[in-house]
Amino acid sequence: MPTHYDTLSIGSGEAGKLICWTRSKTLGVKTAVIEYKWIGGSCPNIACLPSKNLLFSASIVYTAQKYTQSGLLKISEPVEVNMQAVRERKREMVKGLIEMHESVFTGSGSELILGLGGLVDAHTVEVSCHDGSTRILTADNIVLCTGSRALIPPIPGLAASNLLTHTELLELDVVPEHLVILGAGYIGIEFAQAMRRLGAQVTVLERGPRILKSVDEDVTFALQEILESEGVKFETMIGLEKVEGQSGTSVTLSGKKNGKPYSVTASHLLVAGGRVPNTDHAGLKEAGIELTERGHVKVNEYLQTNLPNVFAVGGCSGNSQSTHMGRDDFRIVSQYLLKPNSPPRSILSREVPSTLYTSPELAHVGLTELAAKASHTPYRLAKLPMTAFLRSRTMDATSGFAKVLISATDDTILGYTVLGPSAGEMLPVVQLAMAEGLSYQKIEDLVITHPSMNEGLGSLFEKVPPRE
Ligand SMILES: Cc1cc2nc3c(=O)[nH]c(=O)nc-3n(C[C@H](O)[C@H](O)[C@H](O)COP(=O)(O)OP(=O)(O)OC[C@H]3O[C@@H](n4cnc5c(N)ncnc54)[C@H](O)[C@@H]3O)c2cc1C
Ligand SMILES: NC(=O)c1ccc[n+]([C@@H]2O[C@H](COP(=O)([O-])OP(=O)(O)OC[C@H]3O[C@@H](n4cnc5c(N)ncnc54)[C@H](O)[C@@H]3O)[C@@H](O)[C@H]2O)c1
Repeated sequence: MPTHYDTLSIGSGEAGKLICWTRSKTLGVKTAVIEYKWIGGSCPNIACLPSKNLLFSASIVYTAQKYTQSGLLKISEPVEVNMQAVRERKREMVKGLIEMHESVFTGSGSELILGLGGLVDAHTVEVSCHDGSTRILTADNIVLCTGSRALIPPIPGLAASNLLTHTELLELDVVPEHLVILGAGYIGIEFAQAMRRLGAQVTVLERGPRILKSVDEDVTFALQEILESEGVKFETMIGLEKVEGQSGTSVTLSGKKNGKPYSVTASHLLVAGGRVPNTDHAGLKEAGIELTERGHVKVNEYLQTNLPNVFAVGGCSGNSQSTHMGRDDFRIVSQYLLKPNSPPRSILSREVPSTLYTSPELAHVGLTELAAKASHTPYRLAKLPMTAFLRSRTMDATSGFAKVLISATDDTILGYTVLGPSAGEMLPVVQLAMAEGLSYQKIEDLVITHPSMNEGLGSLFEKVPPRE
């Protein structure tokens, strides 16, 4: 006999686990999360948190070396990195996060089933359990939270090159002599700085004309300059044609740069060229779930699939590419399930903030100038160099700037970007003003403690040109 549940999640990513935990804990209903490999999903195991852990280890090494050279620290031996200890620190953190997840499962009453889940029909899931058994489960609601994986571009020789994705890179116990990174997106850029600071020679190959293509050009230009000053090498307009050799020993990538022959040989290769949704293996098509051309699950504004009791959240639906947006997906689905006739939230018009965790951080919310121009939205622009954020001077971290786009017709904030220390922590005050439709003067009027990074907001808003 199948076991019946109120809600089942295939995959234990952010939204799926939170939906099940919350329904079991607050409504006392029976839920279960089916997880094939990573308890709690990618974020705590192989993505956000381990990569930030690596960046932090790298920042310690970088800071120690920088201040030994400046004479502030007197260390008689050269500062060298112990990569096994770097990995161990990361592994310990991950272990603690898994224990935390297991205890939340126990505390919430939601069941964790270890195995591969496959959708059979709108109400049935078959699980090939890790203990060798097969279980048939039925549910009123099913959540697809299967995430995404690294895209391996179809370049001859690439798939057979023993390449690293983020998962394998985070398990390295040696510093690569020379790491070549395919892709200058979020993953490529964060790992480029981390591995450079840990001592690797780093070359980033990007097929487009610049790094982080959705970010304004003045911002990416400044960020690239900072990373280049630390020794990261960028090659843009690269059309790769073949890969020879093996990552781990010697690997050569060749093709064209601006139409001319180009090749690079390195000891290791990291592929960070985008993501593909995990929607090709969980019986979705066979069960009648509609997919988009790019393989994402098709959903409506409440993340509902074409089967009304089946929802798709996180990366598998293509609507959220970050853990915090996954958390918002959880709120949308949870609230929809409670109030299907008047759902309070949807994916329409929600803010999508982002932070890139390099040093300095790059944080953004709302419209970029690129997007404002593309949508013909009139705006007023204010920019302030990081040197004017006095706190940055106390930390030798004066590279970067902040910029804000203010509506041309009223005083509301359209967009905000900061490249500077703790930039991610500087988003929420502006986000709140944006969400509430407040004028920028409301922030300018605040008494903000000195010398905090947010103190600079007053000076930034002072530079907003008057309305015409
Ligand atoms: C290197 C890296 C760094 C990142 N850094 C950040 C960051 O700093 N901040 C941020 O907000 N976002 C970051 N992200 C993005 C973030 O990790 C994801 O958006 C987030 O994990 C949400 O993913 P998800 O819930 O869609 O899926 P996932 O977290 O990937 O969870 C899906 C789970 O489903 C399981 N699964 C798949 N199919 C099945 C099946 N059939 N049966 C059972 N289980 C299955 C998988 O094993 C996996 O555990 C980063 C991503 C990467 C790769
Ligand atoms: N701090 C964060 O929030 C954070 C950190 C890491 C990852 N993430 C998330 O993970 C997701 C995936 O990141 P990603 O960096 O893999 O993908 P991406 O799509 O952001 O960037 C991939 C880059 O690789 C380039 N590329 C693709 N194929 C190429 C090729 N053949 N040759 C050269 N360049 C090529 C693309 O032009 C693009 O610039 C992002 O959506 C991001 O939101 C978030």
